[in-house]
Amino acid sequence: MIVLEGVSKRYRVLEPGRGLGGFVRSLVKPRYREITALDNISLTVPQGQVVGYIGPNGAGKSTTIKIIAGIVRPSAGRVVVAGRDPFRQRTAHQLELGVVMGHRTRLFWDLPVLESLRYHAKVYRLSQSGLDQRIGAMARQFGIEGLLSQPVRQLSLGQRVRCDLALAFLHHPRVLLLDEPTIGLDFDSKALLRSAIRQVASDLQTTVILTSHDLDDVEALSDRIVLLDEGRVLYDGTLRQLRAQHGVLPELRLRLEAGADQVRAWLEGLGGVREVYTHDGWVCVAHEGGGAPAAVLARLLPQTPVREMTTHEPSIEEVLRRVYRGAR
Ligand SMILES: Nc1ncnc2c1ncn2[C@@H]1O[C@H](COP(=O)(O)OP(=O)(O)OP(=O)(O)O)[C@@H](O)[C@H]1O
Repeated sequence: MIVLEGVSKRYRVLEPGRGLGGFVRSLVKPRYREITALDNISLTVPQGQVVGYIGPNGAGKSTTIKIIAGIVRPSAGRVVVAGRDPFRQRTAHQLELGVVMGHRTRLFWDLPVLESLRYHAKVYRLSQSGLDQRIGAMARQFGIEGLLSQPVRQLSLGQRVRCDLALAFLHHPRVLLLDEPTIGLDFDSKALLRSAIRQVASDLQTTVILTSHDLDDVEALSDRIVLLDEGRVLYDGTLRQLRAQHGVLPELRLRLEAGADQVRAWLEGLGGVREVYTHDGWVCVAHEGGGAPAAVLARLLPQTPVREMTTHEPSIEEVLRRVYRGAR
């Protein structure tokens, strides 16, 4: 479990003087400016939940991650991760933490993957008995059994990231910080990796904080999303609720024999239907999900043949664009 209560972080940065004179003055009499990276953030993440932590550049994501990791001390507020203060009890905290950064590796470049896993096991004080089975189980989960004897420098990016994940999960961390885990991977590798992460996190009941600019990662992995903007929480909840709140609803799109005007009035009266409009010859029925599409079809089919039908789920990008536009 992760608890952040009223957490703020302010950085003090040196104000550079203008020109050579300003530079010299700033050495003699330095002037500082304060940057508020986090402004009164409160979050409670239960054990085993996967949270997509997203926001534009500079929103405060990395600062939060560093605070949870115990690397940075907050300027105000209370932080408890798996029952500990991550900054004050850093050593014990690190033993229960896993970190994966898609663009960096914790594996030894010139050594076989297995050596890195064994070294990691020592650092994390894992018992030697049963270690081979534990490594075998992780290797199976991430499909790296055939790579264990290869030097890391010979691996492709996708293979390397799978090995990094196996390493991060090896000590069964209670909290895993995942930063852009699928960056640079192709479509199939991303899909494989996401499903492996989900499976292992769920088996081990690992709490995962995922920061990613790849919104497909966020959608595929997260139980909950937290949107951050200028150091504040803009939204905290499920993607489904967010879609509904911002009026970006799934649509049923139909080409009908009858004209749209004939059907619009009674479609609009159906439960779960929020809006009916026509676009490019399609009758578009925005609905709240659930049984609404079935109800629409049951109502339509006896009245008029449906020539073509499709569904449109608004992408997470569409939803977020609206949210951030609304906040500014
Ligand atoms: N060590 C630091 N010293 C001074 N300012 C900092 C420091 N670290 C972060 N900041 C500032 O705090 C704010 C939040 O930065 P942070 O790195 O947490 O954002 P982010 O959401 O992770 O951004 P990105 O998506 O670009 O990585 C920014 O204005 C940044 O310039």
